Amino acid sequence: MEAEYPHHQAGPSSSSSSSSSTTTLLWPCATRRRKRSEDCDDDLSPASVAMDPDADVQRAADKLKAVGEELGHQIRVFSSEKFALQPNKLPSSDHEEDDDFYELQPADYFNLVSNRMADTVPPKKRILDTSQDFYTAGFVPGANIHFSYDLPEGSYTDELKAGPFLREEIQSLDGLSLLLKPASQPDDSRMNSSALQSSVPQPDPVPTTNKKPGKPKWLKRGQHVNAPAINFVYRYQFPRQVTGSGGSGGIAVGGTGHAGSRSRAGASGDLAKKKTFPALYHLFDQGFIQSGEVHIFGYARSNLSDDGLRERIRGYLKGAPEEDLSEFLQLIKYVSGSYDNGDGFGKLNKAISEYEASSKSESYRRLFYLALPPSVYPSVCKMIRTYCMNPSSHPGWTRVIVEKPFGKDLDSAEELSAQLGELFEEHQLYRIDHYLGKELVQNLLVLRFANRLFLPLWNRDNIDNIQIVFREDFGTEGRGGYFDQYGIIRDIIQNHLLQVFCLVAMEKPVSLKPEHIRDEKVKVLQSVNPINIEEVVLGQYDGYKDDPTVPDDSNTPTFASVVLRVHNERWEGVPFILKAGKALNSRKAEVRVQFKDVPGDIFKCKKQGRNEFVIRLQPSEAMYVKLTVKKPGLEMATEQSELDLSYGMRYQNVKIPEAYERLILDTIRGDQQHFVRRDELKAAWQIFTPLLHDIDDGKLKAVPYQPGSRGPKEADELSARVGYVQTHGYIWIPPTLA
Ligand SMILES: NC(=O)C1=CN([C@@H]2O[C@H](COP(=O)(O)OP(=O)(O)OC[C@H]3O[C@@H](n4cnc5c(N)ncnc54)[C@H](OP(=O)(O)O)[C@@H]3O)[C@@H](O)[C@H]2O)C=CC1
Ligand SMILES: O=C1O[C@H](COP(=O)(O)O)[C@@H](O)[C@H](O)[C@H]1O
Repeated sequence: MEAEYPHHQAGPSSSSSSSSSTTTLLWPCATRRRKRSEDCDDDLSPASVAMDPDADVQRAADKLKAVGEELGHQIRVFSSEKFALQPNKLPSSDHEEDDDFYELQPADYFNLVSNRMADTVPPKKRILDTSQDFYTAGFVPGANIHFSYDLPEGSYTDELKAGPFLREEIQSLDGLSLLLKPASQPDDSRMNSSALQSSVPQPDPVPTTNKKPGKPKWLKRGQHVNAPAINFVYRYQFPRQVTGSGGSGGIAVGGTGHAGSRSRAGASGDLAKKKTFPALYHLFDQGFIQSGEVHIFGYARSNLSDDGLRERIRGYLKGAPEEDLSEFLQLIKYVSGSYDNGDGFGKLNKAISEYEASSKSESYRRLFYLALPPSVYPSVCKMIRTYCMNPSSHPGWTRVIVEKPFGKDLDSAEELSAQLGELFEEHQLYRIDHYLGKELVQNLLVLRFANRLFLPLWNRDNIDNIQIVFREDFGTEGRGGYFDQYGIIRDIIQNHLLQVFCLVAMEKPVSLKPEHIRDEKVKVLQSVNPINIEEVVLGQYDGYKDDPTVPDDSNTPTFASVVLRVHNERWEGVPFILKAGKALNSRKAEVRVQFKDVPGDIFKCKKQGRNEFVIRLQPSEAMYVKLTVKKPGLEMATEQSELDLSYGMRYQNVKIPEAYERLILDTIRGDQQHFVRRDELKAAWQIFTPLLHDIDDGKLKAVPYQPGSRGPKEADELSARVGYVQTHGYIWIPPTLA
């Protein structure tokens, strides 16, 4: 969008809780953007700036100096000064700023001087891709969004005056409404306000959804540069409803987050309290879940009051503003009952129905999240089907999220699928794998198929081996009883790592439709050869069996390295090493694509290591390419360095959402792309079931390893045997600003 509409910028959005500040931001074309906030004691409002810009610049400089000293590094703001000399000139779209300083953006500056956390003030956004809708562009429903763009003087045709300008697909968003007429005065002191007043087209005060936008013909690449400009600002309200309009949603979460009387301290309701409720809170906080539109019901056997559950959840939302938190907690009710008889589910249905009736909504949407042990899925699903479905008298839907593990092997998974399949259609079932909600996992398809760079390289001709690695630096910690029945292959490899494998190895889908993507995943899974047990290493950390819930003779692996081989034209001969372990020396998950050696290597770079493309899924999300470069200096020597895209550096101020947040939102929107389809699940179990049965039968033994180590040395030996060359003397250090 920048190239085509270079000054078209969207201002920050505000959630419901901060709607009082919605009149404050005006971001015109120039780099001089100002923000006034009710809770900021430094008045940086356009008005005050306009009155004495020099004093303001000085004041800002003083502030920056102080902040720079506090942070311990130099900070430079690319201020409007160089443009202020040429009042009506704008930076060209291909303008490149030098990057040897951290560019402190006005939003950062505001955060710093107002002592607010970076993520409490949403960053400004420049929409680069106008085919995106607001959700994709990352805006918050309910937000007021300020658009600004510049018109060259003398170009105010009738067509332009017929604004407001907004792309048709954006205007067609349900409920999008124009709030205000354009800014009555410019927020940039360089502008002549009377000229602006007279030339601003008056927008239609009614919602603009049916209006054809006038597309300014002069807005072509390059034409804007150096054009005298007048700034136009429109404010729109982004619709709050998450799906459709006029509906109400109920989200029922199984599991209480209750440690109570259970003997496995810390294990009970683990997922609900640590992930599900916090994810719901974050969705609420960002405006995706609204009071009056969504209600949340906790359901489990434990005897709890509404307040009892709320207090428990509160403990996992430390740091949330009290006002927001109280409002969120009031959305939650608790219903107690068993998982296999109708009394409890009848009560749950009554509670949901009462809420729906009181909301007077046109459509009812019921989402059930089974944060429960898989053993109770069939009975719970049956109860939901019998007692809790969305009444047919109302439009809407019923959807069910089921957690992994989906079965223990091929047969049990198929049995579970058949049981659930009798109760729900595939489109109602959301088999969640939270790795599919991680930012860098979601990036894999974009990376592979939107970059010409990778297309010719991504195959057996260039790639020697690929590792997909998960490491945790803690053990099973109170989940030993659960874990011992499953082991690391069922807990991590068969689902999380295999999903990542699919995205790395699959062919290009026909389109981004969920079914097209999932079709390709199934195909690549079906192309995996049977696992060769010579290419498997299992480990168990010393001390694992000290957990009283773990049998003394357990052979359950807490570590495994498994080589997958794909029998197709692209990957024949390339080993995919899937490795996962608990109680290791670090916590990280990554994909490591190692390229082949350079043929006819005149620099002898082989000694220093191969090219590797590493996608760090977590923590410190990043992508980096290990390269051999000339060592700077007089000598012709080479060394390993890297091209590094570290998200913390590149996307400062962008809060990466939690996987569960995204996936719950996807479910509400009905998008199954990041969920596991039944045939995908079957193909995944087909790969691992023979190996799992061998382990269960004791034919393969787990070798002991020290907690805090890299895992069994046999795993490194296996990697080396299948072709991985470890780079010695090189370590990637996530960059920091300091
Ligand atoms: N915890 C995690 O990090 C992750 C968990 N998962 C999956 O999410 C689901 C829930 O996990 P988690 O929260 O750890 O599970 P828990 O063992 O903590 O159980 C959740 C709730 O289920 C009820 N419950 C526990 N045991 C039984 C039982 N034997 N029979 C009937 N009800 C029982 C308890 O509520 P009450 O007694 O009040 O009825 C408990 O609060 C599981 O499928 C798990 O595999 C997936 C990814 C990560
Ligand atoms: O599904 C699971 O995932 C977690 C690890 O999740 P992450 O998002 O922190 O990487 C793991 O600890 C747990 O054993 C497993 O069940």
